[in-house]
Amino acid sequence: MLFKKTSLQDKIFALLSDAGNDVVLKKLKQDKRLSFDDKSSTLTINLPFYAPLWEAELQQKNTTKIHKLLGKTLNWDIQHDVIALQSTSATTSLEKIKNIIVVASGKGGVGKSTVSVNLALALAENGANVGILDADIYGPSMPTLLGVKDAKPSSADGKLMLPIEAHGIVCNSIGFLVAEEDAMIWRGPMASKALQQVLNETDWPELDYLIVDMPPGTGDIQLTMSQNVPVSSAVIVTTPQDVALIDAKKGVTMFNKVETHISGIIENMSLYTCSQCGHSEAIFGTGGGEKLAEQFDLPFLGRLPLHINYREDSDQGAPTVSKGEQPTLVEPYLKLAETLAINLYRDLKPASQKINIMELK
Ligand SMILES: Nc1ncnc2c1ncn2[C@@H]1O[C@H](COP(=O)(O)OP(=O)(O)OP(=O)(O)O)[C@@H](O)[C@H]1O
Repeated sequence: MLFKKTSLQDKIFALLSDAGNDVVLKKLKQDKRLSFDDKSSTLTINLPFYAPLWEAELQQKNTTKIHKLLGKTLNWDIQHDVIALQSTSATTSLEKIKNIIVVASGKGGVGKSTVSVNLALALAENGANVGILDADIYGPSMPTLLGVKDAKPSSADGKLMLPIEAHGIVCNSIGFLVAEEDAMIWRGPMASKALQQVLNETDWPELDYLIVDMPPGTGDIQLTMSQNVPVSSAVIVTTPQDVALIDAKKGVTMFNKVETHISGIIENMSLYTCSQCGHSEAIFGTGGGEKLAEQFDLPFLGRLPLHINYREDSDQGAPTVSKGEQPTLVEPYLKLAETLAINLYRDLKPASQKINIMELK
């Protein structure tokens, strides 16, 4: 009887374990993103996401084990190439965008714009090319949050707008184009058209992720908008309060209705930490986001503290993640960005066919 000889590469792959329950590692193996070169003793991993913490833990957990097996030092070669997942668009201005992620909330004031901008910056900090689209027609805040209030997008060809660059990401916003009081009175079709325009008529560079800060609420406008943006996935921001949770449920229902994949729930303003004495208190309660995630069988992506500096940094146009001064406020975002990027790869199929944006009548 013939036995198949297990190669050294197979033995190494069998030994590997990651920080989670190895689901991601299994998928990477299936997708043939791992290879081992005997001669140079190099394990090459081609990652379709950026996840510095996950990568560090992978190396820390496995280096000694593999070293023992090989009897010599193991070299790691980790490469990155973010892939387009599930739905993506084929319109000229959007074909350079690999993944569109919408950030939504059922209710206003839960920190959706603050989360959008810091999440975008954290994805970029981890290594990705990131853009942000401010679709919050009724209260565009990106120009202020990114400290580019007076900027106006220019155009090289007279057709497409060049997005504004700030803190290492690119951005376009309704707020750059119209006065706030004009945007406030827009009704459904006008609002949707304005979003389509700012999305489609921007000369976006090659982007791994475009974060879309949606208007708050889950009415017809949001529904039409989410139907007309070629979204890979949505994340829902909530606070732990009961009222915010009730509205967040509507958000989940809305995305389910339009069959948009939901990556999970983010709980913002979770725990208040006093900047003077460091004492922490759960002003709005605890565990609400997790309960919501459980109820809808969705991943809970992470919890962000309630801290005065998030607001002050935003008001100064230098979001907390871009400042990078306070690890306790920056790290939750870096972790959140990497969890999101890993989960997207884990849960979604690569975009096999391109999807066109529907024209609004
Ligand atoms: N974790 C946090 N800690 C402290 N302040 C926060 C936090 N998150 C957001 N804020 C502040 O709360 C206010 C509302 O946040 P933001 O504008 O991001 O909410 P929103 O949900 O986008 O609101 P809107 O419905 O108006 O679009 C802002 O002043 C912001 O700086």
